[in-house]
Amino acid sequence: MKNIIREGNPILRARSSEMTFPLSNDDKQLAHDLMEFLENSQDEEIAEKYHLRAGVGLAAPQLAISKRMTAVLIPGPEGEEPSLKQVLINPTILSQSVQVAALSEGEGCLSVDRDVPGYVPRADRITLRYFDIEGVQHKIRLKNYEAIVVQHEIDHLNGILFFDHINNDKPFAIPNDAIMLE
Ligand SMILES: O=CN(O)C[C@@H](CC1CCCC1)C(=O)N1NCCC[C@H]1C(=O)Nc1ccccn1
Ligand code: NI
Repeated sequence: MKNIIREGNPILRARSSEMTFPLSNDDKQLAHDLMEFLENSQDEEIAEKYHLRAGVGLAAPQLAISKRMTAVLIPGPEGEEPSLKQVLINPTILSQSVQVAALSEGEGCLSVDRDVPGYVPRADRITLRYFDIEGVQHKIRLKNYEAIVVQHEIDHLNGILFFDHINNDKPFAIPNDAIMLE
């Protein structure tokens, strides 16, 4: 199982480097490793065996690789296809809503071994551009939980951690028209 680095490691605070195409075999392996980790972490037996915390996203810097690649695996309803399963390379948010959303439970991070209470305000909707492992460019619109997850991952590529967005004086302060997501 890949080793996830924890806060305190300076790699988590670095801006990671753009990737170039065609991807090297190592970079293609990295894409598979990121997605494989998420799949394993969401498999109860494997997660139990390897003591994995289930995750819906993982960014290359969390494996100490400072490259602009992240995998997201957001489960769909029980027994259905995932609602989002994608390796995002050189992801860019082209535009985002003024409308703010936040997870009502706050956020955590597989690289942060502590609870940091507070709301993490993010855009409720984003237009995302990314490249897939073949180098094909995609533009997709995401909203609500999917948008939150992808923003959390892109933050990792820019050395930002979720608690950087929490208001230190008033951690549960949030715009009154913010959408609170369960
Ligand atoms: O950068 C990426 N990370 O740090 C992994 C994070 C990414 C999410 C945190 C908030 C938005 C994206 C992650 O997934 N978690 N954070 C810590 C422990 C819980 C776990 C989680 O939410 N798990 C989950 C949720 C639904 C279904 C299955 N598993
Ligand atoms: Ni994280």
